[in-house]
Amino acid sequence: MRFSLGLTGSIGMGKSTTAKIFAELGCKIWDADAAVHRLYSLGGAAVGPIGDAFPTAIKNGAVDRGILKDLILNDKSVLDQIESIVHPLVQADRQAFRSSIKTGILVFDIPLLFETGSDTEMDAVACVYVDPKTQQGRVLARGTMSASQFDQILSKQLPIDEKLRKSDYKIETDSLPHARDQVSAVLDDIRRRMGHA
Ligand SMILES: CC(C)(COP(=O)(O)OP(=O)(O)OC[C@H]1O[C@@H](n2cnc3c(N)ncnc32)[C@H](O)[C@@H]1O)[C@@H](O)C(=O)NCCC(=O)NCCS
Ligand SMILES: Nc1ncnc2c1ncn2[C@@H]1O[C@H](COP(=O)(O)OP(=O)(O)OP(=O)(O)O)[C@@H](O)[C@H]1O
Repeated sequence: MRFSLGLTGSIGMGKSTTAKIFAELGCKIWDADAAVHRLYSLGGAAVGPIGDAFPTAIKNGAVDRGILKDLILNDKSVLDQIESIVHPLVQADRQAFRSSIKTGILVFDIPLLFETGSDTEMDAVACVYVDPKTQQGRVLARGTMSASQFDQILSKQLPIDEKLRKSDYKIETDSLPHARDQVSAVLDDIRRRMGHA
């Protein structure tokens, strides 16, 4: 039997870190941001169409994220155009993963799970959260986004309270031990549900 768990949350709230904990506990992970990285890299399926729309964003045969972020900051419509190119490719990647695995607990790490309606493909959804100050501090500490780029991305996402309201499980990412305990409890509950199915 297979169980699909959507894992979401706002930018920098701890999706990837929590996904790693699910992986350590035996789940198979599919990561939307990682799929975008593959699609943007040399030979990736997004390089051609992104290059047609934004020729300056291609460097050495790959999509340059720094240039893309500057283009997005200068023109709000750019991110919508990128999404219309990238999201169908990401969805195809996800379907290929799903159809290649027939049993076990599959975790889909998808920042825009609710925004894209992908929650309807899941058996349950877990949402990670942390207080907004910690969130901003963590994202800016990575040094890959300015405060205005962070605000712009955040404004494209459903507010965290709404994501939490729509989710079956909530995982607070204030510390690693606390997150691990909550992931274990989520998996106990899913295994119980699978046992009853
Ligand atoms: C905006 C870009 C250039 C930022 O690249 P960067 O390497 O700095 O960040 P990364 O890709 O790791 O994303 C970090 C986080 O930003 C948020 N985010 C990314 N894209 C979007 C978006 N279109 N809308 C809202 N939030 C987004 C997510 O929370 C994501 O986890 C990049 O994310 C991108 O090209 N996004 C468009 C594709 C997309 O929609 N990806 C989301 C997963 S399908
Ligand atoms: N449970 C936790 N305890 C302490 N720090 C954490 C925890 N979870 C995540 N972090 C820290 O928060 C930062 C962001 O985490 P992570 O990259 O997992 O978030 P994300 O939601 O995947 O980010 P993005 O939306 O940008 O892809 C990292 O520096 C990570 O070490």
